[in-house]
Amino acid sequence: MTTTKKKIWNGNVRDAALSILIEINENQAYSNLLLNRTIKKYTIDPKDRGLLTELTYGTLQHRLALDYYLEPFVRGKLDKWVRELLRLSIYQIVFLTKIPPHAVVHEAVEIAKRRGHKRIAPTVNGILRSVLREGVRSIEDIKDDAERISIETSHPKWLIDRWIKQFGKEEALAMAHENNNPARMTARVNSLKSTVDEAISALNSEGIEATAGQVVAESVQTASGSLANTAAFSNGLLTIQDESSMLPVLALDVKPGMKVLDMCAAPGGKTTFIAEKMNDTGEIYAHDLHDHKLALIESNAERLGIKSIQTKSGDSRELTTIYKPASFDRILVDAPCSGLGVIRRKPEIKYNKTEQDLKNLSDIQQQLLEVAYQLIKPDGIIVYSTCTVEYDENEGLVREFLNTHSDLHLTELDGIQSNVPLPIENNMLQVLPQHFGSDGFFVAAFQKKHNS
Ligand SMILES: C[S@@+](CC[C@H](N)C(=O)[O-])C[C@H]1O[C@@H](n2cnc3c(N)ncnc32)[C@H](O)[C@@H]1O
Repeated sequence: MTTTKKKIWNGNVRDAALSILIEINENQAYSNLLLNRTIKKYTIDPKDRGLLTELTYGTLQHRLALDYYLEPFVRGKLDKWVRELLRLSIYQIVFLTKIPPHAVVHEAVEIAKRRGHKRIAPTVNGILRSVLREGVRSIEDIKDDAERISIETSHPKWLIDRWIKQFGKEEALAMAHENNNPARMTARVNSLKSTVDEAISALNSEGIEATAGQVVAESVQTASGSLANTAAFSNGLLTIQDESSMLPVLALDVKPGMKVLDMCAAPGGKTTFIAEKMNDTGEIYAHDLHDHKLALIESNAERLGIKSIQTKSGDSRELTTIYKPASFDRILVDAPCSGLGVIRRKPEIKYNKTEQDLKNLSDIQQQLLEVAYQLIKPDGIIVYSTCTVEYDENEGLVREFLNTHSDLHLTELDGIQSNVPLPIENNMLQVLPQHFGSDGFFVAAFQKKHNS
């Protein structure tokens, strides 16, 4: 990812949304990070913040549908930024009924005048006025199911084809639609400092409405307001985390005093939960490839008042050179993955990933698991998790690993106690975003036979 040096905020919400969208498309910026950074850097007020978020995410989430609407009105080639401005404008015209369409056109023309040479503004004006006059074409007219779902939900067709094959047409459609909904705001309560009820009271006293989470006993959820700006957060009562992301740690079933390895740990969302579950006792080794990311784990641990975590950088595929075989009671492999379960938070993922990327990832995932296999004690538990919904990175990979490691079996995921029934089949948990509005996640727990 590159970081922009350009000034994004000039007091105009649409202009800022356009700058962010251009950064995402042209420089592979991450939407959530860039948006949050912009809001923080320029202390954008809550009203503008809401609209900026809506415009940026909406335009990005619906890109393919917006292009489908736009195409009949375009003659010749458009500069990338002009296309992005037209997408942003058509998003407001088609999806945001509260904004008067003529105001949208006026704003777009003003932005075009400020940003482009003098022929651009009339082009933008002409296209948008034609859209208003003639209306946009119907997606219902697309005959092919996969192609229609692809345009309707703005997911590339190769991905929809894969999901239809894997989950069936209805689930693929439901998942693609859910990916265009805003993510729920949830957090994990730090049991070292607070109970869930105390954390809810603390948030209420700061004007944030919070309730217990739906899935995990340690979680809370909120409807609005920024948790990161609360005293409850800075005092270490909370970690902002999706409920699905808490499940791998429950599956790990840690006990106080254990020796635990987290092989892909940064930014430490799961490592710190492990420490909380172990009452900050025992030894927890948190590794990550990227040195600079270790600071995130360390600052999270400090904020939460956790002392039992030691961080180390380096490629975890080489950990057998540091640790002796069979040295850990528990190992978490929260593997690098395609991230197709978190499209709601990072919509650009669906446009940037290719089928080849998925193949490359399963190699590294296997190699990480192989190291965990060497380092786990007999009867110890290895949890493998990803935030994706791809068979090849999840169930397919687990089955292949079991086939080549006959002394391993899958445990029953008994550690996961949930308030709602979970989609566990054959001891593997595959949460899809539409199940309970959380991230898509996969969890499986391996155990090595004692005599191996
Ligand atoms: C899914 S994220 C981990 C999220 C983390 N467990 C949490 O809950 O906060 C995957 C992490 O794996 C790290 N990673 C990628 N390849 C790695 C490797 N070969 N060895 C160690 N870490 C690696 C990435 O830097 C990234 O931080």
